[in-house]
Amino acid sequence: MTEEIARLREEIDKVDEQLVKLLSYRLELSRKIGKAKLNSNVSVTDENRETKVRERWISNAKKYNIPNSLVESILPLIFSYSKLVQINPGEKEKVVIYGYGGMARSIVSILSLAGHEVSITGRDLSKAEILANQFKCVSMAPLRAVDWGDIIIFAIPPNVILSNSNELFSDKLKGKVVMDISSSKFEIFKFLEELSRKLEFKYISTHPLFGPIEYPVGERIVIIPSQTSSNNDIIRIENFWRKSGLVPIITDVETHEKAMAIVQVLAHYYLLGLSNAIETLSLELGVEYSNFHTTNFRELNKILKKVKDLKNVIIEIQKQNPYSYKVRNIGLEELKKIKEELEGGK
Ligand SMILES: O=C(O)C(=O)C[C@]1(C(=O)O)C=C[C@@H](O)C=C1
Repeated sequence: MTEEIARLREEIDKVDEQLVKLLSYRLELSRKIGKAKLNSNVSVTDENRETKVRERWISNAKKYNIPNSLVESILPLIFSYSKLVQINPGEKEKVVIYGYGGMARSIVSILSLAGHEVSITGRDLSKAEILANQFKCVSMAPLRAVDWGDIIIFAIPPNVILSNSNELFSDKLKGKVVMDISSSKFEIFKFLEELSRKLEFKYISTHPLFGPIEYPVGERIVIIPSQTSSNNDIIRIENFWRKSGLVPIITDVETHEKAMAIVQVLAHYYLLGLSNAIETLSLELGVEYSNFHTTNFRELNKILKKVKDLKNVIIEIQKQNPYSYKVRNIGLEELKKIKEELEGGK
């Protein structure tokens, strides 16, 4: 490395620190605006103000020769975090997260930032404790946690819920709100609804429409009411997620499964096929293509990598969704039609 590069990198390090410091200061100002808004009953989002801020950024970008696309990618993120620090959940809930995997982590990050009291539990308490320490919350043994919390979220795979239900669910859940986060509701919904009748807990099914990301601000979460959750429970939980920075979508099991047939089952089926076809074709043609990635292919590759990493979950969704068979048939038919169209019936 030349001396010049080393010196310029030092400069960059200083600039980066200034950027972070300024971001922190901006968030601090936003937090203060949030408090003032709360006192005067003004809502957090002010679209007129956001438009003005955006215009100012764009004109500054022009002045300092920065592409608009940079503003378009940074500013929405700044707004989301700015609004997140203004979030005052009003009623702070006592939430128990059962599980310490990627999705548990994602949910814990946003709930603790929004100011809820969060306790993490699970079979392996040392893992629960590691996650708790990362987000300044606590860990508790399962029975104690369930006793303590008002909202219990099972962030574990549906097959684990189904095969360990005796251990996981007890009459200590009576009167509490219980949520699962499974992607496929076909089997688990009926099972937990039945159990909630027996053990008298309020079951509300959810499906976060995002992967295991930290601080999923502004992402969507599906809410599916059951026969054991009242209108008031649903309003409470809708507010709980909204005020924690997510966008709730209320629906029923049937609609959810149909929508997931398109956005998950069909999309994953093609992506898995594409991933395999790329490897097969690369062997067949004897070409190493990694130096030839186009911009689109690079983006696609990121998605294919995620699909490969989550292959177990994806296969589980294919197995569980009641429309999978139909989806795959239509998927294949459409590929055939395109082939015929391209080859003119040859
Ligand atoms: O100006 C405000 O009212 C703010 O809350 C700050 C801010 C911002 O980050 O610039 C955030 C949210 C609003 O929608 C508009 C602007």
